[in-house]
Amino acid sequence: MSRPTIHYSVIVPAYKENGNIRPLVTRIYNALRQYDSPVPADQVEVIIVDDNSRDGSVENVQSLQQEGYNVRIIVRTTERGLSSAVVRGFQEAVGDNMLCMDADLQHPPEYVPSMLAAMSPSATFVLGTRYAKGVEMDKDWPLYRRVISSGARLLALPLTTASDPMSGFFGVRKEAFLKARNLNSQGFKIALDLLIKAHIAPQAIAEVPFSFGVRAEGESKLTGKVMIKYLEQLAELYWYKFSFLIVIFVIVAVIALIWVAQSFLESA
Ligand SMILES: Nc1nc2c(ncn2[C@@H]2O[C@H](COP(=O)(O)OP(=O)(O)O[C@H]3O[C@H](CO)[C@@H](O)[C@H](O)[C@@H]3O)[C@@H](O)[C@H]2O)c(=O)[nH]1
Repeated sequence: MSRPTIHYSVIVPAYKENGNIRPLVTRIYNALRQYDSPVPADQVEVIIVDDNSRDGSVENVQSLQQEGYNVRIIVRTTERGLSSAVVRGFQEAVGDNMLCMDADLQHPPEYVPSMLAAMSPSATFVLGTRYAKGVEMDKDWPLYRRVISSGARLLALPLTTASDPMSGFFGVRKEAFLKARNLNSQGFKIALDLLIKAHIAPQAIAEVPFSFGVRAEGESKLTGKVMIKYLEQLAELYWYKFSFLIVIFVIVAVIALIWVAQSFLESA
């Protein structure tokens, strides 16, 4: 019998996530095997992109493979970082519908079937959003993380119509991904970068509300350095999107300054 074609790829960036890998993979496939799953489990692959964690993740994935799960692990030894790990996963994906999610179970694996099914030739980007009406954040999510998340979201508002461009739970169709040039491989905000550089139109974004949980095992890698990288990325994206307006604004401001200075000198 021929093997079913893989149409869907789930990419999981992972650094020191061994404790989360087994529950993540088994819960994804359990959800896909439910009778009402809109996506058949045998058309889905899971790709873990690990940055040489050396914590038993490789052996863990091998034992899941022996149990019949379609999961593989890419171990990077010369690169580090969430965004570049996601891009690597997208490049290696077999499926045309590619989903990205965290390893730590904050993105509930039970949403994977509907997130995958939401992508189509007309909806080329699917966004798991925490900012939809009626969605509640997990009450254990710390206040400082809520403040950071809301602040970061506010700063990105002029760039996109997406309600949660900071989300790490998103999917993109391969043809849209391939349109993006010069993706930022630094930092955490790959979804925002893709939305802008792949020129995703507002009507091509399908939003799926979900409730953001708390990390199951291990620690967050979101540091002050990552936040500074985000500000750098924002500056780059503002320039990318609004360079024409920024140049016009600077020219008008300089002309206005010269005019004010001249009027001042004449009246002096
Ligand atoms: N390969 C690799 N994976 C990484 C790296 N850094 C983080 N990851 C993986 O990327 C996922 C998210 O990292 P966390 O450290 O758990 O991030 P977070 O603080 O929970 O932030 C999440 O929520 C934010 C929204 O508040 C999201 O913006 C962010 O993208 C992420 O999803 C996890 O699976 C983690 O192992 C890295 O350098 N390399």
